[in-house]
Amino acid sequence: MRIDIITIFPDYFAPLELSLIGKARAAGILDIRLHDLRSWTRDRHNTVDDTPYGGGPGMVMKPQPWGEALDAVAGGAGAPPRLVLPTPSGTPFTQERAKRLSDEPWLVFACGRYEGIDARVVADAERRMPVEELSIGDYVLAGGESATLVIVETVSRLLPGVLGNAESAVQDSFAAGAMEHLLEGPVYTKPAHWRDQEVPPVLLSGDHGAVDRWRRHEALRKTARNRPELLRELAARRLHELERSD
Ligand SMILES: O=C(OCc1ccccc1)c1cn[nH]c1
Repeated sequence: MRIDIITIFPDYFAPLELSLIGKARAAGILDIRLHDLRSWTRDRHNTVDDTPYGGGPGMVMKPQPWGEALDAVAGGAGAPPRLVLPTPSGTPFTQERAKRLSDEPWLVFACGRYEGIDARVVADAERRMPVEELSIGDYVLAGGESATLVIVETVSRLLPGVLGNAESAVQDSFAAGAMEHLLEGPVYTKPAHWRDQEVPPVLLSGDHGAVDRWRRHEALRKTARNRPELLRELAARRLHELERSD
């Protein structure tokens, strides 16, 4: 997968040199390229923002640098990339959407700042590539860089060869299967006895059926406590399946 990131803070993405993603880049699984938006400014001060039409607080990112940056980065011949634009006003980013993005051959991330990017940039981009405005949560960051790191990490770990079999992506909370859409319960490793706490004996019993039942019970307890709305959705899905099979 090729990933291009356009930002006024390229140094923000130094962490993508590290660990799993750094190794995947070295192995050629991931081709991540950083671009400084200011390379496409025309004035002496490399200005990327200006006051909002219609008044109001803050600044808006100017269309011209973005338009030319996207022409340069995403304008080549051949199939266009999918443009991902992290923003509080985007559609929710979920594990499901990460899986779909992990099937894309080429993603371009536009890191917005201030009050956002002039809306004509997205409208202009939509004429030649699919555009996805994504929110990683209901809060406001100073810019799209942190959100881009989150999305890139979530998507990259789903690519074949990025995770060693040690960090298997199979047991993710939101993965499909019997524990689908439930939160992960508690996990334990050696030593069996630590600071007067024991590991739950069932986990040492070797009875895999009992272990699976215990894990499902703990996952349900955790979900009921931290995300009760997920249980409602799960019940509705199960009810729908039962009615369909009647
Ligand atoms: O703050 C975010 O993105 C940065 C951003 C982009 C455009 C204008 C303001 C801020 C964000 C929050 N959840 N998901 C994304």
